Amino acid sequence: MNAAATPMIETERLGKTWPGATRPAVDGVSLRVARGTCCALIGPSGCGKTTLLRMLNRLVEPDTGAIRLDGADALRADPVRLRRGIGYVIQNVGLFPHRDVAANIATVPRLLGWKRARIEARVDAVLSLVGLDPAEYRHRNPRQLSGGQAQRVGVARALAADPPVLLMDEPFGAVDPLQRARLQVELLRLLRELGKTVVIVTHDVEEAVLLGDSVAVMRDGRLVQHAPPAALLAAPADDFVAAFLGADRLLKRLALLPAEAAIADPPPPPDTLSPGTHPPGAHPSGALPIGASLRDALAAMLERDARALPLAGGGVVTLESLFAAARAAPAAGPPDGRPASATPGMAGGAALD
Ligand SMILES: Nc1ncnc2c1ncn2[C@@H]1O[C@H](COP(=O)(O)OP(=O)(O)OP(=O)(O)O)[C@@H](O)[C@H]1O
Repeated sequence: MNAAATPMIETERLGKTWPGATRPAVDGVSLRVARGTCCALIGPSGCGKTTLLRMLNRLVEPDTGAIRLDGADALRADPVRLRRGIGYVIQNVGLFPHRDVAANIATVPRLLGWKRARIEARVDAVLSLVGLDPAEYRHRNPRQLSGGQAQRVGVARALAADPPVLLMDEPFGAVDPLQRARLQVELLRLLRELGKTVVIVTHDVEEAVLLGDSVAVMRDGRLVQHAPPAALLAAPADDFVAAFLGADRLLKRLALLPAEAAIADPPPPPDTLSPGTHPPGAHPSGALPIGASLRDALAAMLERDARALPLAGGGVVTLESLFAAARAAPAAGPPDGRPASATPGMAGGAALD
């Protein structure tokens, strides 16, 4: 198996039963996360998401099974050294309150024995990466940060030693919805740029399908489905997964598919194209702009009371073609959720279909 094909993270029948518990918190989970991709772990409260995540950096020791990171046996590694090579971001950040932002971010580089100048340059670089001006924030105390800023510092700290793997446990759980949406979009951009391999625990299906190249659904300690988001939303493995994804799962899926995925063939007759009134910012011809999703197309149809819409890039989407694309069964993807396209899991999930 060549290096590119080796999953960055791989668990094999991983299990953990907490002392005194009657059943395992994690029960025989085999999960593969491809290099440079993001796997979102979802499932009901208590299903074992955090326990599984914390076994990956050995904050929790498994009872059974194997963990391989970049092909190497993680259970034979020294756990402290292992953790220095894995970024970890948790809800409520866990910043050291008595250290300023710079000292918090410098934690792992210091432990790794980096020289002072290298650490200072790195602190500034990662602060800039997460959108905080180093001059303004470097010497702030964690108490002088908003929830969203503190969360950004938490991400900067996790990135400080440039680890290839990042584990995130509900990183935006304590942030207000507006900040949360901004942080999600920024994080998505950052992760793509840096090519990190990420496992993110969330209870929010929308967040999982936005951030994940693949989504792993857990129930009672077991992994019940692991698939690219558009595939998961189109074809949940069973009634439990379908119920967990929500009755609006096909609507959620529309946001992942580019409008081009539903070009009507043959195109409808021109007289069915009713340009209607154009919402502010719409393409002057009334066509849907390039990069729009099928959800945007549906919104524009509702807004304009139209059953068909031209696309700026050519072609026409009709209500019928949109419905068909929303329900179309995706081609079976590889089990590790590796996206088929060269651009891993860009928000336009068509690349995954
Ligand atoms: N340190 C611990 N000691 C004993 N039991 C634990 C411990 N941590 C978790 N558990 C138990 O293991 C099971 C799985 O918990 P875990 O936190 O992994 O679930 P989760 O899916 O992350 O839940 P949530 O979404 O509520 O955070 C639960 O029954 C929980 O009570």
